[in-house]
Amino acid sequence: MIYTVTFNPSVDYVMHPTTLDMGYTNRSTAEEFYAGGNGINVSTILTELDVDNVAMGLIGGFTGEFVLDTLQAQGINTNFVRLDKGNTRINVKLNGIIMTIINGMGPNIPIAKVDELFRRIDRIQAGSTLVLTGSIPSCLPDDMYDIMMSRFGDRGIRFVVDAPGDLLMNALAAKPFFIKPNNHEVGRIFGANPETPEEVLPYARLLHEKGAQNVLVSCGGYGAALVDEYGQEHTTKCPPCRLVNATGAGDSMVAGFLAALDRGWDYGDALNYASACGSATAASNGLANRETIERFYNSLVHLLEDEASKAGQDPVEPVAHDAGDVENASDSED
Ligand SMILES: O=P(O)(O)OC[C@@]1(O)O[C@H](CO)[C@@H](O)[C@@H]1O
Repeated sequence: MIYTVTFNPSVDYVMHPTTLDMGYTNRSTAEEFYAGGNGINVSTILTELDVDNVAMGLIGGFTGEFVLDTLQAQGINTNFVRLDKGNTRINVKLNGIIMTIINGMGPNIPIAKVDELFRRIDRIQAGSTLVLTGSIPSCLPDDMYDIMMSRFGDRGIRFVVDAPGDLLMNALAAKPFFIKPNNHEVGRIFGANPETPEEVLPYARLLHEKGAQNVLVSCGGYGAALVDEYGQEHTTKCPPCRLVNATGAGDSMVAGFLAALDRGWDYGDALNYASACGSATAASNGLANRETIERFYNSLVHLLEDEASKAGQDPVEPVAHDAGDVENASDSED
């Protein structure tokens, strides 16, 4: 069973303004509301792909009720600790010609509620996977993932960590099963500017040597790279797509990688599937559905097959062949 933890969930309020003139009233041409937060996004895609999972975390107020109702309507298993005071935050995403994000701070979280969450995590069985992803609210210690991996580390649980900067680096000593920074985060950690999968591989290897078993680095429209638990290096491309929405693309990659491993796929195929999931979300309004993911995966496999046959290498075996038309490679992620 996979458990995701979201300390600071959100209502993602997506607006589509055609202008953004500072100091003036701007108008949106459409709005959407989604249940958001990194762990919640991972759970949403896992559920879409029929992988058993439970979304855990802390939730509060009327916005928290919206998040819970939305998840339950989507058939996602939830186990959230309710806060007595405060509202789950609203994160504003301005999509369209202007991609701008304003994320809320979130409610104050009393330590007693964190203890309650930990008591629930205590009941997770050995062999489970715990996905720790997203920022930690400023009212909580910023080495929270480190604290959790120390506390739950001897339970036979696999940890997945997708977090920025120190939060990620602090977690490496506990040897997480899988981490997924993007090329910009890796660049900030090492004071470099890697863009392509080939350029990030040396830094992925450094993170692997520091303790992470599988290091997947997403590189936006260039694709992604993986150093797997055996030290093998893999790279993949991004299926061609037109960017509609960057929110949740990275979380979709985390979910795609875990879903592929859950199906027993090898690491190279799991990397391809992760890339397809990220691109499928980047090309969708909200998170991708299963049909879009499978279409993007088949499109990617065809692309890799073409490249392999031009280079005289062994072709990549696709799962199915129903690729539709997709246009213009472009991607970035939240
Ligand atoms: O403020 P954080 O926790 O860094 O990021 C939260 C967030 O931007 O990340 C998700 C996309 O990955 C969104 O659903 C959500 O609004």
